[in-house]
Amino acid sequence: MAQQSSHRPRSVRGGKPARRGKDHRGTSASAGGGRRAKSSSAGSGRRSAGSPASSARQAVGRPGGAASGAAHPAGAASGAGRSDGAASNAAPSRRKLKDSAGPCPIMRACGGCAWLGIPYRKQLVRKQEAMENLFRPLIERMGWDAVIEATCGMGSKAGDPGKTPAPRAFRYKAATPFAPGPAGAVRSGFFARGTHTIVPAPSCTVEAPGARNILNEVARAAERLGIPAYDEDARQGVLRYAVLRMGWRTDEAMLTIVTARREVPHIEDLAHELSSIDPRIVCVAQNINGREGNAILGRETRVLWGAPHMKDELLGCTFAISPTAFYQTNPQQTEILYRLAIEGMALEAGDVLLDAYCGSGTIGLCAARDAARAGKAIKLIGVEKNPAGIADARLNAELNGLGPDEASFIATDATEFLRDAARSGTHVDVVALDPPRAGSTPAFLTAAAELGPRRIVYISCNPATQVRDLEILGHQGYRLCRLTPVDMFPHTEHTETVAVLERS
Ligand SMILES: C[S@@+](CC[C@H](N)C(=O)[O-])C[C@H]1O[C@@H](n2cnc3c(N)ncnc32)[C@H](O)[C@@H]1O
Repeated sequence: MAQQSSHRPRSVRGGKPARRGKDHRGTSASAGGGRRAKSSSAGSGRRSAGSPASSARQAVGRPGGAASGAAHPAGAASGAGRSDGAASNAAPSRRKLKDSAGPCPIMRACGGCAWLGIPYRKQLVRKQEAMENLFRPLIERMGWDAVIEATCGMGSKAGDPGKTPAPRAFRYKAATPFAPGPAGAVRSGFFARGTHTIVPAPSCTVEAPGARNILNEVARAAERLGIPAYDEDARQGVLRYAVLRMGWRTDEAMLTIVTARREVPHIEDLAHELSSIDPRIVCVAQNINGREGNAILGRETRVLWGAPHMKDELLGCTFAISPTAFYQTNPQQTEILYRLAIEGMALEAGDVLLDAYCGSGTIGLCAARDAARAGKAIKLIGVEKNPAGIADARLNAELNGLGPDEASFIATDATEFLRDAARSGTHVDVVALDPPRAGSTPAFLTAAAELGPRRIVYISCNPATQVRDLEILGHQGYRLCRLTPVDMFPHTEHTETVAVLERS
């Protein structure tokens, strides 16, 4: 079992989770840093956008997430309070939506942290029970001798005795929707659940320190320049969302504004103003999304100011992240998740590791670097359908000292790649997969088993689809040895899992 990460985020994000007020990815459990000089490098690259997500909950936790009517962190585009003092701002709904007490003043209206009022120790126990209820029947049906480990929470595990401080400030990706107010005002905040009504949020206790303020400042800059917010109901206006990603072990941040059309008045001035909000910002990008619906990101992205990506670090590796590539939201827990996956791979010198649904290449590259450090160099193949993720993954291999013979990345559909690999008899020792919430496909799983890897490590953000996929692998000659839940999204019902399977 992996230990809780001993690394601590730098400066303001360190040690005990910060005492501030209150994200996503997974499944339903029930089924400041320091200041630095701004980068002066310019970039103007284009990137393809992330894919739409099915719900607002995916918006922030998953790339290309959705927003509308969403709850926040776990949920949607989050946002901020109004930027000016107009009295009519959200006036009718605000009073109704406001919570009067509790760990977060907008907890009920926002709805992103539905479990915020439950002691963290109890949250972990609930998640553990949900995972037992979900996986135990399959384990018994298949006759597997598998262990369900204790859920790895932030700072403690399910069942640990004593008090467990409630996690705060763990979310390093945040977003806001915008909506028009009176007299050119631009509102920001979270969409109240199921509506396009903005709940103003001056701060958010689960987000990285300073994140919410940066998002609120985007609204202020738009007001100063007279750039109108987008009205989701009337389908008019320009500025729809802003998405912020902050580095955990770096003092870098990346701000992406999402606009309903490409042409935006005063866009250069806006980019300049946004780059000045916080010295950590190294990239300001524009994504264009004119489509109806609650997907935050559209297909076209261009860098307006700064570098084409920001950097962060995980498990001693450096990662470049571009505006629409997938990168995990809760970095502290990501290290635990990845460590568990790497342990489950049990790599040997010379192994071929296939990292499917690899995003920016992070899991495979951490594993390859880890193996190389232990004197067991491996060969890594990564597969991901988002070309922006693959471009990042190739750069990330270079950044971490892995040449093209040691790590190669292919931008394609994972199922197609696996089918071709099985047909051509590609040699693979270990398969790692980390699919989106819908899980993998029967064709992928069958082809993976045909490749005959010694181990399969399945990382899931939706155990309900994972349990279905594990049964398919079970019928293809693999047995589950160990399943470890990881709490990536405290205060929500979501749980991630790492399943380790061996060839029977
Ligand atoms: C949960 S993310 C995991 C990313 C990466 N493993 C990580 O930890 O950062 C799932 C990834 O699968 C990618 N994806 C979704 N459907 C895919 C498909 N059919 N083929 C390949 N990649 C896909 C998404 O673009 C996303 O990057």
